[in-house]
Amino acid sequence: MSTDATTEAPQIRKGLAGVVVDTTKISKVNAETNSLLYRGYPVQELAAHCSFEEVAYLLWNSELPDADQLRDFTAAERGGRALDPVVKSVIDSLPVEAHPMDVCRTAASVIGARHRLAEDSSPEANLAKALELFAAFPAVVAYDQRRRRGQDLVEPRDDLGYAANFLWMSFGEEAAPEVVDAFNVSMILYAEHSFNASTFTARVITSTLSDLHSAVTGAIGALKGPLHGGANEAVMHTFEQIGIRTDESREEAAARARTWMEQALAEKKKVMGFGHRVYKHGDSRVPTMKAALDKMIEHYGRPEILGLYDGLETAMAEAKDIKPNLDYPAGPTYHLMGFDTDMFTPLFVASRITGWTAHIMEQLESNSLIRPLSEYNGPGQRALGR
Ligand SMILES: CC(=O)SCCNC(=O)CCNC(=O)[C@H](O)C(C)(C)COP(=O)(O)OP(=O)(O)OC[C@H]1O[C@@H](n2cnc3c(N)ncnc32)[C@H](O)[C@@H]1OP(=O)(O)O
Ligand SMILES: O=C([O-])CC(=O)C(=O)O
Repeated sequence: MSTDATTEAPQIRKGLAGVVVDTTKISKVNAETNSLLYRGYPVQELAAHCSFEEVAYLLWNSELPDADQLRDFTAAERGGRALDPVVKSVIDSLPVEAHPMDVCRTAASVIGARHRLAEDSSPEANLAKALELFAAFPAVVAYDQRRRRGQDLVEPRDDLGYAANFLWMSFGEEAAPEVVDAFNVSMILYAEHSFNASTFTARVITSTLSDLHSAVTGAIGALKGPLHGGANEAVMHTFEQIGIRTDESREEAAARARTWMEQALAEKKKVMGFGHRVYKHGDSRVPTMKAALDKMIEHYGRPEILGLYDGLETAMAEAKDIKPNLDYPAGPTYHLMGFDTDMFTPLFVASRITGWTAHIMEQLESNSLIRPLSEYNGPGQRALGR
């Protein structure tokens, strides 16, 4: 245990801030250079040139696939897209008021309990489970949104790539190529981010030699919170609270957003979608996601969204010099695509399943039970007196 030299009191790092707990070969978050590498590749380049399927393959296998590997991988992913009828009936048994993240958590758990290799944590079994979850989750998320809207399940299409099929299953119509591209970019950017809270949760669960689905189920719980993945949903609530007015100019929207932000900061509120534990000079993924948002604003003809975006960002920068994180541009992007606000974090789940499972497999390669210490500061020993 590290100690403070003068008092010998243990040095406590609340929130494990700044603590390096292990090594990883999966991704490198560099706050100084504002960069993010997946297996050595800059995430911006992956987002510009790769499909999400290729990135998933990279995260799990350390290298991008060649043409034959991609063909086999894609065939396996397309073969696993249909919603298991048992999972569907469990989802149907849940109230439509249940938060979609609770549905995701339940679905991951049910898929695990029904898995033919449930208790097998060999590398081969875990790779198969990871691929199956990756393939199955778009159906879970898309169907949950549809049932809330009183709509039926849309069957997957195996002539579409992951992103296009996800949108097809969500909305029952083929999305425009620009929309598919922006969605693909969001999936790639959300896929992996080293030892964030949900990934660390997955690694902690894995470190007890529990199974992959338990680790993913726990990770979904950790992602739900607004300080982590739940922030993309919360960003949209902020926009909704300010008020989205389609008849308003960009400048008018920006002015109202600024006023809202000044008031929120005066009241010492935390504004979701801003700030980051690791990046202090801006999130490496924001420029790429913001470019995708700009394309969606143009595609859907919604300049007032840009006004709200700019107004909040500028007012936050001026007041506190705090920059947006990935959830900030991702939230309005998903809104423009037509997703319900409470489905935004489930979209993050569908993507982050790739990163979580890569970490679960890496943890098992050189496992050590994760069990830190605490400094007791409750009452001293006392007599029960009975
Ligand atoms: C994909 C992701 O998960 S990215 C993260 C998504 N989460 C959010 O967007 C939630 C909003 N942001 C936050 O709550 C924080 O920035 C966190 C939790 C992400 C990181 O926080 P930490 O590194 O622990 O920093 P901490 O919360 O201590 O903030 C440091 C200072 O900045 C302020 N601050 C940080 N973020 C914000 C924010 N979003 N709004 C207002 N003030 C903020 C804090 O109030 C604090 O100010 P103080 O020193 O005057 O008290
Ligand atoms: O790294 C973090 O703490 C949160 C984050 O941005 C992510 O998980 O993508």
